Amino acid sequence: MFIKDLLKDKVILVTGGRSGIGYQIARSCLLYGAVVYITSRKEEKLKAAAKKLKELGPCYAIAGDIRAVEQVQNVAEHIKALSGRLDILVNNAGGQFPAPAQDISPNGWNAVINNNLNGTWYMTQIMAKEFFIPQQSGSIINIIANMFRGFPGMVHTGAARAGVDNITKTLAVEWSRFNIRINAIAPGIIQSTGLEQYPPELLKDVSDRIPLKRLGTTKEVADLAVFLMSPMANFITGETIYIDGGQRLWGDVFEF
Ligand SMILES: CCCCC/C=C/C(=O)SCCNC(=O)CCNC(=O)[C@H](O)C(C)(C)COP(=O)(O)OP(=O)(O)OC[C@H]1O[C@@H](n2cnc3c(N)ncnc32)[C@H](O)[C@@H]1OP(=O)(O)O
Ligand SMILES: NC(=O)C1=CN([C@@H]2O[C@H](COP(=O)(O)OP(=O)(O)OC[C@H]3O[C@@H](n4cnc5c(N)ncnc54)[C@H](OP(=O)(O)O)[C@@H]3O)[C@@H](O)[C@H]2O)C=CC1
Repeated sequence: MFIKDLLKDKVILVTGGRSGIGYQIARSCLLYGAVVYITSRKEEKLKAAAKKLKELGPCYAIAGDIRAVEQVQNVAEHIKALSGRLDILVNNAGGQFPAPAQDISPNGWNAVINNNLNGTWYMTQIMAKEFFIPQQSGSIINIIANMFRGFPGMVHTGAARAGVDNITKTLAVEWSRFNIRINAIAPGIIQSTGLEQYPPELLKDVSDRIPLKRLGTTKEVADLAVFLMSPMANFITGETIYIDGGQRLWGDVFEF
């Protein structure tokens, strides 16, 4: 797709890199020559993913919860000790659960906000302070979700992802002085491990509700991430790109 050495020797951290979209992004980064770190909570599964990815290039696993500041700091310290720098951060870790807004408990609301907004923020601020600002260069890619017309059926994640969308715009301006670019990718429905969290009845006939009449692939999301982190996108910052087969413009995401 792109030239072979597009990301040669770039040091890249992919959160949630053990599965689904994050795994595919990590895989693509390795194929284009990068050194890749992956992080997530479930250590055994994370290590197994890193072992497989190592067949393609240098890949390291550091377990951690993006919601815990001290664990995020620990990830930064490991990268510093091993590579001495970080060039690109992909904030991919996240998740939520479908529920009618009136039924979401305070704890459920906080769990989703913590995961998708606060966790992304801790990662972003810590990696910027430890690496990107001192280096005077860096690129951040936030994986959010299609909340173009709100997110009926998942109000908590809609609110959290809209927060990250705004962080993306704000920091693109505020941190331009440090030569940091920051962009977001908003996937529609992607055929990925993440969908296993959803009841099959919710996903029934879902392709019919997407103008392009199919789900996206993790490879398509990874290709977009590689483009945004590469020199081809050097003049793009503060942008959110939807990759959703046109779904943001038409119909309902799912029955709710
Ligand atoms: C048509 C489909 C469109 C799809 C578009 C988007 C797709 C994707 O994003 S795919 C990626 C999906 N992957 C995930 O969602 C995985 C990660 N998700 C989670 O881990 C959970 O959803 C989480 C974020 C809530 C996990 O947080 P955690 O702190 O581990 O949660 P707890 O188990 O401690 O529960 C806290 C709180 O939340 C309530 N809760 C959790 N799950 C559900 C649920 N399925 N339904 C209702 N409520 C849930 C839980 O009950 C707790 O609240 P209290 O009971 O009041 O204590
Ligand atoms: N698939 C889809 O259709 C869509 C996905 N998205 C978003 O894209 C991202 C990737 O989704 P997908 O690959 O499908 O889903 P997965 O559930 O496969 O991936 C989520 C990853 O995030 C990690 N993770 C979750 N919470 C935390 C945490 N607190 N700290 C560290 N790691 C965490 C998980 O690992 P572990 O359990 O080991 O922590 C897992 O590797 C998510 O943010 C998702 O919400 C958005 C729109 C659509």
